Amino acid sequence: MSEGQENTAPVSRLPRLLSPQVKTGIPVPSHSAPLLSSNNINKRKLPSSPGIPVAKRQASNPTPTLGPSSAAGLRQSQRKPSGGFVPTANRKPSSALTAASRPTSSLAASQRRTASNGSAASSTASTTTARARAAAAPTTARRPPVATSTRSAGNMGRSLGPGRGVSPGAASGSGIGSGLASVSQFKSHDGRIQSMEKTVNSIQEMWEREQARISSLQMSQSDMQALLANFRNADHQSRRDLSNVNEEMEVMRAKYAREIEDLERQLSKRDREKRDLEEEMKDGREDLSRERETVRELKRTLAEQSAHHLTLNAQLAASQAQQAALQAEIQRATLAVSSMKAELEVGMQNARAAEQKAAEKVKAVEEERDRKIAEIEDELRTAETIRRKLHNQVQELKGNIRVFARVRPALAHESDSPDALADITYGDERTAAETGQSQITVTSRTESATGKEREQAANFVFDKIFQPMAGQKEVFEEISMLAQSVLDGYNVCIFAYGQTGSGKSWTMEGGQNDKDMGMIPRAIDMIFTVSSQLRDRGWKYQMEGQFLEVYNEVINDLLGSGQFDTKKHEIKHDKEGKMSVTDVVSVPLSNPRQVSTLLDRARSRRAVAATLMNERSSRSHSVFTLKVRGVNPLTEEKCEAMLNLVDLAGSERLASSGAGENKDRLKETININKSLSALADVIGALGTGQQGGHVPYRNSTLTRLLQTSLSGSSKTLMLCNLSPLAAHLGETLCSLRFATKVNSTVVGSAKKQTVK
Ligand SMILES: Nc1ncnc2c1ncn2[C@@H]1O[C@H](COP(=O)(O)OP(=O)(O)OP(=O)(O)O)[C@@H](O)[C@H]1O
Repeated sequence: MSEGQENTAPVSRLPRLLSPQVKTGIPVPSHSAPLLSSNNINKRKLPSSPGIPVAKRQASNPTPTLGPSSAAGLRQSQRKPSGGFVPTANRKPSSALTAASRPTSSLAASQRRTASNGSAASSTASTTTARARAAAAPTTARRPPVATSTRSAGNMGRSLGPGRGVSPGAASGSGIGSGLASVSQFKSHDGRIQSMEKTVNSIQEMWEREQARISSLQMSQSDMQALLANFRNADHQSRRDLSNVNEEMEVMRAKYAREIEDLERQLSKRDREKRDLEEEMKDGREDLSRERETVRELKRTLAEQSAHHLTLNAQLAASQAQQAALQAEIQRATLAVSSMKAELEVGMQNARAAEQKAAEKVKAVEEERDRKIAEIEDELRTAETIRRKLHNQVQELKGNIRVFARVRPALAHESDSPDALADITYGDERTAAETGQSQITVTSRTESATGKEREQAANFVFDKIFQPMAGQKEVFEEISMLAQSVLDGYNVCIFAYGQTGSGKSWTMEGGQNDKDMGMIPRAIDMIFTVSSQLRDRGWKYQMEGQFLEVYNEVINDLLGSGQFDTKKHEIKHDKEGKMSVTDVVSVPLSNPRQVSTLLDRARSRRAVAATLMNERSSRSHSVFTLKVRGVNPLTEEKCEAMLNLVDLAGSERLASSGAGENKDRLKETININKSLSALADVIGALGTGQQGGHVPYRNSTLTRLLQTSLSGSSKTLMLCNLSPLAAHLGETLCSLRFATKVNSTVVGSAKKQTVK
């Protein structure tokens, strides 16, 4: 078998080497078979000799009947056998016995090394020894007793120990004695011989046992040597196997290292996956907790709903019980109702009869009421007509041109010095209320040529004089009846006259808040209010407004959208004598709020014009016209009238106008004066009272524009605005004189403007 083959199967080869088929001539004891069984070899344990423990025991524990002296005697008798009682066969192996005694000691050492493994073999060795003893025993028993010589007996006796041999003193005494003594001595020797024989026999047995043991040990030694060789081979093979195993282990280690790396990589990958999974699990847990929260919420809601459901069920049950009770009640009530119905039917018949009577009565009462209402309405209409007539008569009595004077308060920056204010006094108010005439006195002081101060007081009487503290409301109360006349169908013209800064614009337009509202917005407010009241009496009104400016004798539309002074507006009169201005914007008015929008628009256009042509608001006349058209289907009355609210240009004289060399200013002032003197001429002509006489309306644009309102059929009010300042005293006196002239004019009676 080659070495390579041995390497491939090192372990499986061991039992074959020790198997019985490879005997090398060394007898293998039958009891060695169990020791060298393949199982023991495979476990790679050192095989133990079965004979060694027995031999050790026998070597260390010789037969107790033999002491050292008997052993010596035995060796002596073996060298010189006597008497022939020792079998030849037993003598032959003496040398072998000596030789066998040597390995016994060497074996004892090996047996001590393998003593631990000899326990199993000892039983087998005991069996072998017993078998040898059994074989020797019949031989001894069959041998007849042999007489031994005295010498041999003596040798024997010497060879025996002192305890077991015959005392030498006693033997010498018996040879010399008598026959009896000899007989007894003989017997004694015979006994001793027998004893010796027994001893020899036992020694022989022992020897045989020793022989068997030696042969057994020899066989064991051979076995051991073979085993040793086998072990060496096995060891060699094991070393080769070990190196192969080491190589395999290296390969395995490398392989496992790679696998470990792979596993570590997989592990890190798994770690990442694990982390991802943990993240997902965390998210999932959060989702789950949210879901759980939702579920808890739903459960809570469900519980609440269940409780609510239970409550509702309880309420339902209660309601059902109540319903049942009510149904019973209804049944009872139905019965009661049916009986009541019968009663009611009777009652109804009675009631119908009574109702019929009552209806007849009501009808009679209603007819009576309608008749009375009609009578009252007739009376009311008559009264209204009378009121209008009376109102008109009052206006006529007051004069169709009436004049009010108004002194504005001194402004904050004007009243610093007491000398700044003019000396203006007013008549008694109570007397004024009684007489309907108010007086104003303006005292002027002038120096005479001699240097004397001359005081001159000028008294003026007008329909009404408003002192500086009079507010807008108080002024309007006096003119509201005039404004109302518009709805009655009378043309009305209210114009503010006075020098620049005397308060004309303030009086006509006023301030922004309600308290300071001027005559224009107040008049319109009132007209709308009264028109809505007259609606109950059948009157329906339509109103529209226009706002014009006369500057340097040219008409501008303050509500227009084009540029100022570019459009030419002409005053035209139709066949019926109605006046109109061409190409001007006339805004339909349905509520008073529209008027403030309209005034704002006019103001802004004037402001734009002012930036283009310097301050001109005081250098132009502004005319707001409200056209009112009314119809009363009940009375079949119709009316159409105009309210003109005029803010005249500053009336100051040329000298005090500050025009100087300024040609534009000069032209403005000339035009203003021209228009104002034309106005005075018109009023003067109207005041002559000449029916059909010439009235110079055409002398100025202003008088042509106001022609309708200034005619005898109109009601006219002039508000003469006055400055309280001493510096303006001259202009104040001029304005008062002009106002007095107008006030003294009697312009016929106003005519109601009816429409066919
Ligand atoms: N009754 C009044 N109460 C308080 N302030 C007034 C009154 N009348 C006029 N004023 C103030 O006096 C100043 C001049 O008034 P306003 O502009 O009305 O004069 P005007 O005659 O219209 O001047 P112009 O001809 O330049 O337009 C304004 O600041 C105005 O607010």
